[in-house]
Amino acid sequence: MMINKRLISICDESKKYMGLTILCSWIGIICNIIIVLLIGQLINVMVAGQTLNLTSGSLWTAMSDYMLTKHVSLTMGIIIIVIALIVKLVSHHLYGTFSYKSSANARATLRRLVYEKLLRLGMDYQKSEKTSGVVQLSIEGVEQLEIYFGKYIPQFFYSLLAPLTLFVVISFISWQAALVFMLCVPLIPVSIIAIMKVAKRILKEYWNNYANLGDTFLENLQGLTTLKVYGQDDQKHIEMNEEAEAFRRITMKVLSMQLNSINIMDLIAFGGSALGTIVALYQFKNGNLQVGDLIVIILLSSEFFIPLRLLGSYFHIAMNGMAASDRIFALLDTEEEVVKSPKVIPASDQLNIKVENVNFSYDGQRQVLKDISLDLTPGGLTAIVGESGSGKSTMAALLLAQKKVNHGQITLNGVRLSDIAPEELYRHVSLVSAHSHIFKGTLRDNLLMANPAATMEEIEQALKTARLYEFVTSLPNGLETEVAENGSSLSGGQKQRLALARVILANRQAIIFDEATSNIDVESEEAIWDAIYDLSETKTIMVISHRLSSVKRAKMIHVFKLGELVESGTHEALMSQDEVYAHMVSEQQQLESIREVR
Ligand SMILES: Nc1ncnc2c1ncn2[C@@H]1O[C@H](COP(=O)(O)OP(=O)(O)OP(=O)(O)O)[C@@H](O)[C@H]1O
Repeated sequence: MMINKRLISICDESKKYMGLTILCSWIGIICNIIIVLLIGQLINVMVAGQTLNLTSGSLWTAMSDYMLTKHVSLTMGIIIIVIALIVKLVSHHLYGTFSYKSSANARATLRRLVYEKLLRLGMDYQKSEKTSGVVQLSIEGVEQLEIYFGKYIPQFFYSLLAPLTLFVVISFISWQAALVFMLCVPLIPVSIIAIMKVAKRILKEYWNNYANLGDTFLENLQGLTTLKVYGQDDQKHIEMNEEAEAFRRITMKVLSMQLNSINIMDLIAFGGSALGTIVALYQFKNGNLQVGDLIVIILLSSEFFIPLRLLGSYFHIAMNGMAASDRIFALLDTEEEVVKSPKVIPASDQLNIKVENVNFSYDGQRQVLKDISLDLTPGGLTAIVGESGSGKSTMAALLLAQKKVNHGQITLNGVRLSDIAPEELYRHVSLVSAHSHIFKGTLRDNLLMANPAATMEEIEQALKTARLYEFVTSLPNGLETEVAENGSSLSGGQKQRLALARVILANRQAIIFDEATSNIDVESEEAIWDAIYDLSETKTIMVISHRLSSVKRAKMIHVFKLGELVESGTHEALMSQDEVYAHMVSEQQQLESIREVR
């Protein structure tokens, strides 16, 4: 029950610490038993009439002569009690240490596994989880499992071990009372299982409500400006209040379920303890039990039930842990697309990319790309243009192996893309998109991530090519200037030029620019286009752009329409053809002249 073998076997290191945690708890109860037995025996001998003989000498000798059992004197008894108390204290302290180590180990192992899996999956992780889900899983989910490893599992085994140990000890005093205790113990797990059945349903509802509330909150927060602009914030406020109220209700339900379950377990624990004590009292009344033994049974009776009772109060943690582990395993089990016998791209000054009769569909039904064939070579720019939704970004995704072609093939210097491992591909091909990520850190950090060994000259050259050199040198801290998360302290144009400088430093043979100049200032846009044309002299460059005027100088323009490659040629050739491209150009010119008049 609530023990996931796979989970435990994954966190192998934790096993050792869990074992030690259980051992510490068990040593603690052994110490308790020893102390209680000695006190019980002292009461027995006192009731039997043994007194301290202080007349013959010192208190120490009197105590040493006062025999609790055949071999144990009062002095020895006190020393044993003190030692037992110290051992108990030490084991309690060690319990905390081992419990922490076990959970810290589990946390580190699980986070590492999730992280490594995400790296191997690359873009494919979205098959099994949304980005927010992955974040939630690797932080909250793993934390749930931390408690599962550090507290629940050790408690689970300890709550089996403790009643067995006590049963053995008490059966030497009164097997009847021991038997009654032992028979009552399983009632707690039985009640836990019964409660769990109800709890599962309530907890599922609780997590759904929790996730929905979180999603709504995040969405409304991110879209707050839009909501304000359209005057929808009040309506959303009301909707969120309703969701929050639903969440409050289900939370109260969970809390009352937990309280009720604790009450039921208390009833069983105290009831069982009382029942065993009644049996012992009855034996005492009949003269079959000494008063000291009766006290031993009364004092130890609660210990019988406390571990299981505590386990019961951990069960909701275990349930959350189980739910989290299911999701972690779903992620870990996601199939990876491994390249079986990876090939390397033959070294050459040029990288020639060939796209041959490529078809692609996201859902297996609607063809997004149909029979596309094109060549990408250095010595000038290759551009892909087309209406929105015509499949341009999908083409880029296929070239970067983020998606697999359904039919046809893509080759790099003659090697099929499907035979190239991702690391090998990214050593040759890079991407600059409209949303290039700039990380928190210094400008230098962001640049060096592309090439940690880059020299100062190379960095300066890259900045100059990206038309960013003047800006960086004008900053008081230059390259050491701190950038906020996602480059939010930079303008859109500066961010894109930084991304461009980074890709130049990376010095890949091919670069794909996917709308790299959209939504940025004219100055940055021109600077980036100049840099792209410069790069295209020696590198294989493909650009996707809405701005047709920017691709005029391209050596080859491919025009996409509804997933098909409908025209190819230079700007002049396509203009004289006077078809799709020429119409797009004139439409764009009209739009731009209207904007200018306004
Ligand atoms: N992840 C996806 N799942 C399903 N369909 C998708 C997905 N991404 C894109 N599509 C669909 O594929 C088609 C081509 O999209 P794509 O993004 O390649 O077009 P695009 O030419 O780059 O458009 P835009 O210029 O607006 O960026 C569109 O019809 C789009 O709805």
